[in-house]
Amino acid sequence: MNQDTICAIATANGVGALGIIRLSGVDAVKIAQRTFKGKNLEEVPSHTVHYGYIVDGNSREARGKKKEERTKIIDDRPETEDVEQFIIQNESSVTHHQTSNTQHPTPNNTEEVIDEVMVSVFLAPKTFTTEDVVEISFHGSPHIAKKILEVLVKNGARLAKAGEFTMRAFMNGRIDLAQAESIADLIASENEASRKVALNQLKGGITNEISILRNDLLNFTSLIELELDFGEEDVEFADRTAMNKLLLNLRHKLSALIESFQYGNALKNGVEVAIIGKPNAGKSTLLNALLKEERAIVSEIAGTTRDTIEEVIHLKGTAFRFVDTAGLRETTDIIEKIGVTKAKEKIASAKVLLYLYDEQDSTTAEVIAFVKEFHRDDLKIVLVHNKVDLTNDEVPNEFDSTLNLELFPDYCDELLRISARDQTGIEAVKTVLIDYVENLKDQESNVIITNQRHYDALRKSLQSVLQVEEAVSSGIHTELLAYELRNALEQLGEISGEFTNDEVLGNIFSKFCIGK
Ligand SMILES: Nc1nc2c(c(=O)[nH]1)N(C=O)[C@@H](CNc1ccc(C(=O)N[C@@H](CCC(=O)O)C(=O)O)cc1)CN2
Ligand SMILES: Nc1nc2c(ncn2[C@@H]2O[C@H](COP(=O)(O)OP(=O)(O)OP(=O)(O)O)[C@@H](O)[C@H]2O)c(=O)[nH]1
Repeated sequence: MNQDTICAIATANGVGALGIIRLSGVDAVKIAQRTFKGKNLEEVPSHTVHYGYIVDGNSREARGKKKEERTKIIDDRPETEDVEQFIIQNESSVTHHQTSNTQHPTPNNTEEVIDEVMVSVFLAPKTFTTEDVVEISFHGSPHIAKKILEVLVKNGARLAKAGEFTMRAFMNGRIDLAQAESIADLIASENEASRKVALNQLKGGITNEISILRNDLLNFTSLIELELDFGEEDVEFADRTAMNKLLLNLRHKLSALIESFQYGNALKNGVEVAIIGKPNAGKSTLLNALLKEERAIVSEIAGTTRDTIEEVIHLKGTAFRFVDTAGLRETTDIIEKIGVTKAKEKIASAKVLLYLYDEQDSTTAEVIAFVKEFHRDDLKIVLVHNKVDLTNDEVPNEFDSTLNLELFPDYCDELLRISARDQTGIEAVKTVLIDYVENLKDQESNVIITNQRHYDALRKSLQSVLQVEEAVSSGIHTELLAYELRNALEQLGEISGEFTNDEVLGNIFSKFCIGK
């Protein structure tokens, strides 16, 4: 059990109407009481809110006094006549307060009033951390926050590390690791999709799924132990059919969870879409049309876009991260060259590629060559024929207008005709993107994996299950089986935090914000 009482601001940095400072630990109430003028917090029931003042007993005036006296001020605070007097005055309810304007604290000359506050008391074990928790709700000035924190630290609390409140909730067993992680995801959620999936995880979605899988594995382990115990006597006690069924079931469930990560990752982190094409193809114009605002610089000079530009648009609850890249061509301009390298990097990390071309300036061969060079299994390439408004004016020189998808049946399944300038066909581009995400959703699992750590652990677990299947079908090797079974179990246990180490935990919680 942790003996430290920790404190931190729970609200955002900067000015707000109100701010909340949270304390958690065995001495939370005692420390809060030392700084509070109002009801005696050590006597109030759990889950109650109290009006009063935060005071600094060791203020400028107090500093003039002798050390012993100063200590006494702090230690004896709840008993000082002054505070008792104040408590009596304040026995009335908060509503009563609003009608009477006589309720000012009468700090003695050793105290400085820092702020008028509301203090909430939550007593262990039914609290966020399972420890005693006190929340101080103050006027949301960062300066006041700093002063209150200073007083709390002076009275025995210490500043919390990033994620330490949630870490305590985990360490004390109120939530598992996946739930703790979902809290960070909830805080970071920017749209409906990511909020819902994080909330489901907080409510135990993954936790339950993992415990079902673990049970299946444990059941299998008991069956196999039977088989091993009696194996030498040449009697097959274990029910082979039941064993195979369990393994098959495990493999299915694990695979479904693993597959859900593509969708989960799109929900949580958005989908990266690279807009690629030769200089002047109209990439910046398309990005602007998608964003409906002038973000990228549009110009007639080829090579205007030298760096990559990223913009996010939300479609049907999913964030699409667009990158407008430097036009792809061989170039002598060193800066533009860097841009081209970056464009290639962007293609490497993108999930969707919008390849823009313009009949006036492209050949079928170029488009085909491009698609052939950059296609990947996990990349959706969408051909976007831009500047269709021009096609009537001039007969395209080398461009073969028979360019169609049949030319690359395996690589690319979408060809759109648009005019970025006139904003025609833009909706079709958006529809293609939305459909891309909808198709990812097409999976069996009712829980969606959004976390890379969980994804990695599930894949390792599946790997071990496959090894177990292999070992069972090719004759059982006891040691290998035991090893792989333990592996599969431990990988699942890592998701819930049952098996884990300080490094992993430190890594997870350090990414939280301070005060969470
Ligand atoms: N003021 C305030 N608002 C807040 C939080 C907080 O800590 N303080 N939260 C912090 O993230 C979130 C709410 N999450 C919470 C989760 C669990 C418990 C809790 O006390 N659980 C106990 C008792 C439940 C009960 O009373 O039935 C438990 O599970 O044992 C509290 C807050 C969002 N809003
Ligand atoms: N007629 C017509 N012109 C367009 C269309 N889209 C873009 N243009 C024009 O084509 C030129 C180049 O557009 P940009 O959007 O800057 O092209 P880019 O692909 O970003 O060019 P780089 O930054 O050089 O790679 C500009 O003059 C645009 O107005 C279109 O649909 N029709």
